[in-house]
Amino acid sequence: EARKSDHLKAGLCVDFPVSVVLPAGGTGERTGLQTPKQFCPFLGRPLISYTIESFEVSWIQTVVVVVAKENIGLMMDIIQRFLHKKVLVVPGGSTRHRSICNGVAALGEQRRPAAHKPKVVIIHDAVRPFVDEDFLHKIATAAKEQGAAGAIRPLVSTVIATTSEGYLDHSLERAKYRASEMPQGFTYDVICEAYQKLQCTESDFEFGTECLHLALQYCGTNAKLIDGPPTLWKVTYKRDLAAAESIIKSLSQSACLITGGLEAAVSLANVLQKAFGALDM
Ligand SMILES: Nc1ccn([C@@H]2O[C@H](COP(=O)(O)OP(=O)(O)OP(=O)(O)O)[C@@H](O)[C@H]2O)c(=O)n1
Ligand SMILES: O=P(O)(O)OC[C@@H](O)[C@@H](O)[C@@H](O)CO
Repeated sequence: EARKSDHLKAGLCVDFPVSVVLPAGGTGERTGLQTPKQFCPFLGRPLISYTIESFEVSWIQTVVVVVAKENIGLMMDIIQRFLHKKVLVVPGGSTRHRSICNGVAALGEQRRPAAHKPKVVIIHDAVRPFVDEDFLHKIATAAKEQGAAGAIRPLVSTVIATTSEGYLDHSLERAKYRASEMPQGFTYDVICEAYQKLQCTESDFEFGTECLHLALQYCGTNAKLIDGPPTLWKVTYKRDLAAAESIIKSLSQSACLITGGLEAAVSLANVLQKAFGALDM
């Protein structure tokens, strides 16, 4: 209820259809865990469920979750158990680009009425759970106007090029570069063209990691880049799981007190504050 009221307060609305593709077909090898990180539980709920919840806003019509074939049953259970609405599950591919391509294709499938075809597609890694509606709105609006839009963040480390022998070849001037993050947004036509098999090469599908590059390379669409908040980071290594757990726990510690009147609420809040050491009551 709190989220819904926030959304109403924010008054965010969009006058064109928007759908989402969440690539979630990876194995999370870099965490060193058996369970793919998008399905790792936090407070009894898989990480992907927190990400899907971020997209459960009134102006998003469909959320396509792209998972490995062997995880489709698990994903359907998660959707049912956590009451996620407007979610479509499609099988992923052997690489992130292939998974995203499958997700985009699902939005245009014949069996979906043309009226449901989106004007804008937001693409967001399923393992980036901390994305807010305001930023999604910025990306969707910019994508509608420019054809493509993407989140960026300042680089923390300097980027260097190495020689084949493992020595420094040269370093890039860090101030001139940014880290490309998610979410990204594209008009449906641009992202479809970008992944057109007649253009997008096998090397793109196999080794590429940047959808904005495909839009520029194959559609001549120069994405609008938008500075994103630090919360857009991607869960990649085991340490990121611990960080995500700590953030989710802190976000979940808020409580809503319903009492008979202000005096009773203040008194109860004082008692709870003393009992749990909660600071923001
Ligand atoms: N074949 C793939 C590979 C990745 N992804 C998704 O793309 C997002 C970002 O990719 P990454 O962080 O690299 O996830 P993994 O590939 O699972 O991680 P790793 O490289 O450590 O195995 C993740 O949500 C991941 O599930 C996908 O949909 N299909
Ligand atoms: O390479 P990975 O699959 O770990 O992560 C994908 C990232 O490259 C991607 O999310 C952003 O850089 C934006 O394109």
